Amino acid sequence: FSPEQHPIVLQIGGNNLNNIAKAVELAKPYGYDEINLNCGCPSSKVAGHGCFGVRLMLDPKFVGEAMSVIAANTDVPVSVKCRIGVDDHDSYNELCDFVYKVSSLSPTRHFIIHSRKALLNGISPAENREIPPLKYEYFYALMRDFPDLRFTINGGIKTVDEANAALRLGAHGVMVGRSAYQNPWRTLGHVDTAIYGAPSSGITRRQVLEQYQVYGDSILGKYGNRPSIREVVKPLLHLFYTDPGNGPWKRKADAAFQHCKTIKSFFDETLVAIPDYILDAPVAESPPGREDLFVNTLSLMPPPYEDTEQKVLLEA
Ligand SMILES: Cc1cc2nc3c(=O)[nH]c(=O)nc-3n(C[C@H](O)[C@H](O)[C@H](O)COP(=O)(O)O)c2cc1C
Repeated sequence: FSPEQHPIVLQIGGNNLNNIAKAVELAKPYGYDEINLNCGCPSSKVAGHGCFGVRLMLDPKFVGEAMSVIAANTDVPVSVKCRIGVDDHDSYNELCDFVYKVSSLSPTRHFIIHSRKALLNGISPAENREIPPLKYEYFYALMRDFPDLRFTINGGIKTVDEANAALRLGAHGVMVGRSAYQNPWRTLGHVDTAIYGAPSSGITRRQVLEQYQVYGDSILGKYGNRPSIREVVKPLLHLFYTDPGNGPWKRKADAAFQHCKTIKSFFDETLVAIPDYILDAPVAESPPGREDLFVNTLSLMPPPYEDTEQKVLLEA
């Protein structure tokens, strides 16, 4: 990966310690900055048949072992991405038991918490990102009860204002999923200034795409016929979300995928659909965040996790 792409985290999934060790070994030459274990995916493809993903939350001892195996095979930090519970295993104490066991049995110090539980009753992965309610109070209670660990908040955060509000309440980090993917220009265009305090670069989408073209053409077909034009362009497909020209651009893109051989020719053929004033505009005002997102969070926090620690140790 080029320097601009760092820091970059590899996420792995699995339920076999040997295979997990092999995956970490294979990843070494790529120079990832962190290795993360997926304990949050509810898809029946991975969670079904007792496989991996969020089902692993039901077996914290295994996750502790897996994290130790990962840590033993890498020099970079390790982390766990999980939910706040699974089905009726959704009490705050069970979540704490998971975090406590995994962090006691392994060098894991960083947890990324998708702050809703997962339902394994056959609803789709998309429904599993909407139906179970968000409980940010569990996230902030974890911070209170495990002050030596780092927690990154995830789930339903859409703007830099909301990310900043989460950071002000003490979150170590904020993970933004769908909003960054579905509306990248407005969601991510402000991150450097609004979160990291960098001076505004005034960069436009035309400039972003010029740089992306150089990168895209340098990696196209690097591994046989992968990545394809479609795979390289996919992260850009929502760059003009709700802007004039977006619909025609997508239609041109569909046609161009069929015959273009380079990212340059793809852009030459399709970007004519986007008006110049859109391509040359710097990122506009950040959309306002929902001020009430965390409003009741602190008052709803569950009682502290304390006395059960001994019990967990005895059961281990
Ligand atoms: C299309 C799609 C693919 C995802 N794939 C993964 C994945 O491979 N690993 C993971 O930990 N989470 C994955 N997620 C979940 C997100 O990381 C995140 O936890 C979830 O979308 C909630 O955050 P959000 O409300 O900001 O979108 C995926 C989400 C979407 C929409």
